[in-house]
Amino acid sequence: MATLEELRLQLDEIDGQIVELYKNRMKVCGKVGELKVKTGSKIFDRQRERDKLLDVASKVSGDFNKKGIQELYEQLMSMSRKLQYRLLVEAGALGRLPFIEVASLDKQKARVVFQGVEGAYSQAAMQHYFGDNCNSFHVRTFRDAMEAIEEGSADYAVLPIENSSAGAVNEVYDLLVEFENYIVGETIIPVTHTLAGLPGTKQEDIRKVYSKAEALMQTSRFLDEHSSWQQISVVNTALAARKVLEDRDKSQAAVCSAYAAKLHGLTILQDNINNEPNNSTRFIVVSNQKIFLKDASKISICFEVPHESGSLYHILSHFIYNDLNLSKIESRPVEGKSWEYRFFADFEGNMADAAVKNAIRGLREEAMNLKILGNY
Ligand SMILES: O=C(O)C(=O)C[C@]1(C(=O)O)C=C[C@@H](O)C=C1
Repeated sequence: MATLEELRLQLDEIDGQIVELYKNRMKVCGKVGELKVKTGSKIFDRQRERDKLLDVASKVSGDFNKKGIQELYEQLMSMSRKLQYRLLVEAGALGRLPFIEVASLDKQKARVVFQGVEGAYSQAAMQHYFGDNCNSFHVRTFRDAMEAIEEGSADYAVLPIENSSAGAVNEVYDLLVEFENYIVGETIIPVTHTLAGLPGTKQEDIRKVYSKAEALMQTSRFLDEHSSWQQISVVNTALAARKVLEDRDKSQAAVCSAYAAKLHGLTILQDNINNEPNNSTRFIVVSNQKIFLKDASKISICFEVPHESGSLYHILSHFIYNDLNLSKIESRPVEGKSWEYRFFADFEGNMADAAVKNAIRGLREEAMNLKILGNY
């Protein structure tokens, strides 16, 4: 029987041949790429790749080897596509992405919409981004805010997209797909809930607590210590504060921000009742203009992938290969298609970067319904 050293020598020789074959294959793929650049043909040929996978599988026997050779070829063809996308960038054939670079946003003159009522966390986020005295109005729903942007009654909308403890705001993700609006900025604000009631209220008086469902969840540990309190969810935390003020009933309290409590003349009965001491929410600034700031450093996109094994893996390889740091990925069901998903990804970069253009070119060919949601 051969020794380990002898077997390894055999492997080294085979690997030397594989490396030479790989180099030759890539050289030919490069020539195919040059031809495609010249003729303006698509890099990704899904049918040719399917045929190739069937062909190589037919040349080996046994399920294990059929699967193995197919995996190997998926990788090989993915590498040759990436080489070809790079050739496209070098040939300047990527063109410009349909977004216009701007030096800054005109925050002073902007008219801004937020969802909720006076005192909402969205208002705090808006003031944090646009300044305390910005020209603003509020609407009842996230959809209303998106519509105000789309039809131009507001220049920007400020919408919550993600909370550090409760996760994504799904409706806002879905609206970003539905509307032709784009993310141009973001801001993160701490979300510190308080228990607030009418002046003179004692905690022993309380029977009912009003707040937005997410805020009740984010303060569940404190509220669970008072199991006799009935928890009632309303549209948002500022509305809860307003209700307590209007009902003039000391058996009611609201879970809301200190700002909303003050605005509605309530007294804080217990400060910072969050489960998570560092609870914060990320808000996006949305516009109907396809613009991006010169120093933008984050890109949000969404796409769908064919409902077959390995497709997400191949899509994500465009980030890895182009050295782009993927900071977040979310998925949402695609309407009308059970168990199929749309992916939302955030990655670091600016649309003027070659690596970003290269990755987007690959994604556009290989994923379905790619939408660039913004660079900010
Ligand atoms: O045949 C082509 O068009 C190629 O570019 C080569 C190749 C491959 O590596 O085999 C690469 C990309 C295409 O999606 C299909 C096949």
